[in-house]
Amino acid sequence: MLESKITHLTVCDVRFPTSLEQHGSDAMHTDPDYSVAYVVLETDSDAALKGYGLTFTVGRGTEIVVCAVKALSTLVVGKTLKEIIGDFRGFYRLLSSDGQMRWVGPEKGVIQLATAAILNAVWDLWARVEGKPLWKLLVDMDPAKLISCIDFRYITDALTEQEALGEVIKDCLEQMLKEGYPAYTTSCAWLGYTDQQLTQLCSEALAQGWTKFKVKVGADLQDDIRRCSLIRKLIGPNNTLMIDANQRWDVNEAITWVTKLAEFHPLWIEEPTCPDDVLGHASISKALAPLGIGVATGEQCHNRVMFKQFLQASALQFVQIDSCRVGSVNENLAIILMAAKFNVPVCPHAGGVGLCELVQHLILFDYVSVSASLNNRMCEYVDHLHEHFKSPTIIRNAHYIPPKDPGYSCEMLEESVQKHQYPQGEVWRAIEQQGKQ
Ligand SMILES: C[C@H](O)[C@@H](O)[C@@H](O)[C@H](O)C(=O)O
Ligand SMILES: [Mg+2]
Repeated sequence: MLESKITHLTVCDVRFPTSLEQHGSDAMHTDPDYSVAYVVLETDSDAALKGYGLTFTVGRGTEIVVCAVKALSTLVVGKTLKEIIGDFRGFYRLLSSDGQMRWVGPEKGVIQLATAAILNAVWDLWARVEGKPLWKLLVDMDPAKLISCIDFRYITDALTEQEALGEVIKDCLEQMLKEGYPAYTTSCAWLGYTDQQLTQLCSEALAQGWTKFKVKVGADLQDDIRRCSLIRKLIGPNNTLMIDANQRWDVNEAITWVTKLAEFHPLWIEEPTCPDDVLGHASISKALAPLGIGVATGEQCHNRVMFKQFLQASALQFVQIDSCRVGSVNENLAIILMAAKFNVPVCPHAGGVGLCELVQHLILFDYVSVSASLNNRMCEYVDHLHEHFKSPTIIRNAHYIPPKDPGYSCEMLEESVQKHQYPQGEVWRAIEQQGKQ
């Protein structure tokens, strides 16, 4: 089936009206409608083999990503899977460095999100052909082959191919299969939730066995103090608290503000300032270290070069890879291996729609084949929209249970795609009707 040729690429704008109930709200994204540009690769295989991929967005603008996917599609359609994986590094570069389209990037912004959607679908296709979940495909792969999927351009000053090879181990599968990978929840404390909602959701989460919680901060200091105090009381001194400002502050403001929240003992402050400000993050890291608070970032860190600089400058203490922000598995492998070399834990960003389904594969690979450690490591989980996927994530006792179905877990239910297509799906037509009344 490796000979299968990709004959067609379709891409849809699929949106969920999460802003109606303030799900996903933070100090900068006050009304997100969790959305995806959803890609399906069709092949000429007899088995009607398809590859499914997506990239995550928060509503308006998804149509621009769809447009970028269409522009890149000519580079994919007509290729066989064998050709692609025979030189995955070359194919990655074809997509990320096309001589004309790179001008609208390069390797950042909308074109990078579009690259992720397409490459996620290619990896899904490959895993399906091998009959394995993506994490297992990665774990079983010959390390040299794995490394050959990575584009090392611009990062060899931090990680050479030889060093990367040395970071790949083979270990630790048993524990994962038994217990799964530890998760934390962000579902209790979106910024737009009331104290009452926060209390109820947090109590329910505790009863379900959650021990690590993330709270949105950054809009109003007094609100943050009240909410952090409330949640710390609910979860007690021994459970873990993280705070997330979604880029709201200037550098000095971040230091002052977080210092005022230090009494609640957050493990990290996430995205304190502009996601591109490497040196700003370094200053914040340095100032907060004596308080025992680390800096986490990555969900809007657009490529491996940015992560390289963050690591080189000791500007973060937690690497938050994202399955859609950078160039798919290829680029995330580079980031995971750089993090290993710099000895910084990877704690993926997830949530949204489909991000948990995707990134669980990457963190399983990280544990089994790279870090072999759970120290200060956990993967985000958000309890929304999983019902729209054919192979939704399985959480047991606040752990991700390794997926078993072949592929990258992001195939959506046909009916969900139809109903939520923007703007013509029935969900959006109904919302428009209500608006008109
Ligand atoms: C708009 C989104 O919900 C973000 O708030 C979310 O991704 C968040 O930063 C997170 O860390 O989960
Ligand atoms: Mg965040």
